[in-house]
Amino acid sequence: DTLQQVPQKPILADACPSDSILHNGECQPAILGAQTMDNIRQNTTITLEEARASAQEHEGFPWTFLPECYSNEKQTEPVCVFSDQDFAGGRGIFLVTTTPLAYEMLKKPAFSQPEALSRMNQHSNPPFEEHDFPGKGRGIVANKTLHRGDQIFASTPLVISNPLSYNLVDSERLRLGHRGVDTLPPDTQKLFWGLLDHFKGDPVEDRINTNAFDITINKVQQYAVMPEIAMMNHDCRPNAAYFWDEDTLSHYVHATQTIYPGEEITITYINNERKREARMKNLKTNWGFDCSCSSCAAHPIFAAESDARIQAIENIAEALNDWTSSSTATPEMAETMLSLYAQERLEASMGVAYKHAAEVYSSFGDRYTAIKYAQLALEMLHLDRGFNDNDIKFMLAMAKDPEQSWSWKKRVGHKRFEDSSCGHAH
Ligand SMILES: C[S@@+](CC[C@H](N)C(=O)[O-])C[C@H]1O[C@@H](n2cnc3c(N)ncnc32)[C@H](O)[C@@H]1O
Repeated sequence: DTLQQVPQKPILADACPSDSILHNGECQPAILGAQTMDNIRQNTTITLEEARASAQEHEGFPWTFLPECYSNEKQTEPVCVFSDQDFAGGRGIFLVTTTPLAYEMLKKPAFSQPEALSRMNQHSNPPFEEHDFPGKGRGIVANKTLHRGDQIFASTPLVISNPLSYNLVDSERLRLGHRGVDTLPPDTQKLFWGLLDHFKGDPVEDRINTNAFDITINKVQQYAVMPEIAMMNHDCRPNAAYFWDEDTLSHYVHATQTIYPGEEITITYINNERKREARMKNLKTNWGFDCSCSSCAAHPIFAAESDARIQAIENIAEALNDWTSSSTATPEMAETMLSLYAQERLEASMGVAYKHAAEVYSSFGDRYTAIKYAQLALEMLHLDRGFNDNDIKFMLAMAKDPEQSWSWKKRVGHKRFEDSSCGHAH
């Protein structure tokens, strides 16, 4: 209730003339009529129904409601809540962001070609069921065998929020969040309110903080909440991986290994090629929970063995990344690295190890082993990084023709050491 009494600050004031809107840093013809723009300028907080009516008055206006915005000395570019109830076949979405970025998002196929989302949000016959796990809350469990590469979800976010909103005063930022949730279609609001509120603060912001994933749109980091992936718990040795696709504004989750019925399907919230203490600290600091996954909970002796393998992976990576003439890198090192990844149950992150292997074999002129590992890298990097990753493009080229790769025969003639352990001399 108190939130609704917060007066709205002037927005877009002096930014552009009344018949235009700030877009891409420039004043462009307003899709809004001058009268509506005046309403915003005059500091009026209008009801949702008024905001809907105002939006409908303007043919072709892309949002279901007239956006509500706030700015201040610290955040001169207004941050607004933009909502589209028709997004993704009626699931709806709201964006808490600046006008230029919101209009950049509108240009993406997700908004401009609704058929681009025909494969998304199809959850009628899921390969999993929800289950309660003591100490972790809800999670999802496979109800059929999933194979590496099988899709588990492809979901659109309910909200995409720009970190710039933290420049607003708390009451205004929170008001935008609440307004956004109120603009979602009723069934989607239920999905939002069903999310976990781990920190017990403001109910909207808390649900966003507990469940949001970092994503990037036009190189700008944002937070996005997908209610399906939000049911997945963290595991330092997960059996599934996710990626964000900017074109469809969608989050994909795939199995990265065979998952049998009854097994929990997990993802990682962090970089897992770190030692246990660092992983646990990251989860506590950034996600606010004490990790109880099997590798966090392992006996100290086993945890120390695991940490030693992580250290060995790090040492080998350093040696393989050395492209100088004094490099000690050998294909055997890459084989040991692959074995360490498998032993650590880091299948979900194995793409990077396969890439190392492809490169080192290429550097010694071994065409077919380079191709073999480039193909393996491609599959795993796709599942973990999505469609547009640079390493993927590089591995595609390598799989086609290693001889054209920059690494081809780079190390031919280098001394090949017998010792294939993590033997990088410091
Ligand atoms: C995105 S939600 C995951 C679904 C959540 N369990 C639920 O009931 O809605 C993230 C929250 O789940 C819990 N969680 C996830 N993975 C965990 C783990 N490995 N150990 C302990 N708690 C975990 C934490 O409370 C965390 O804040």
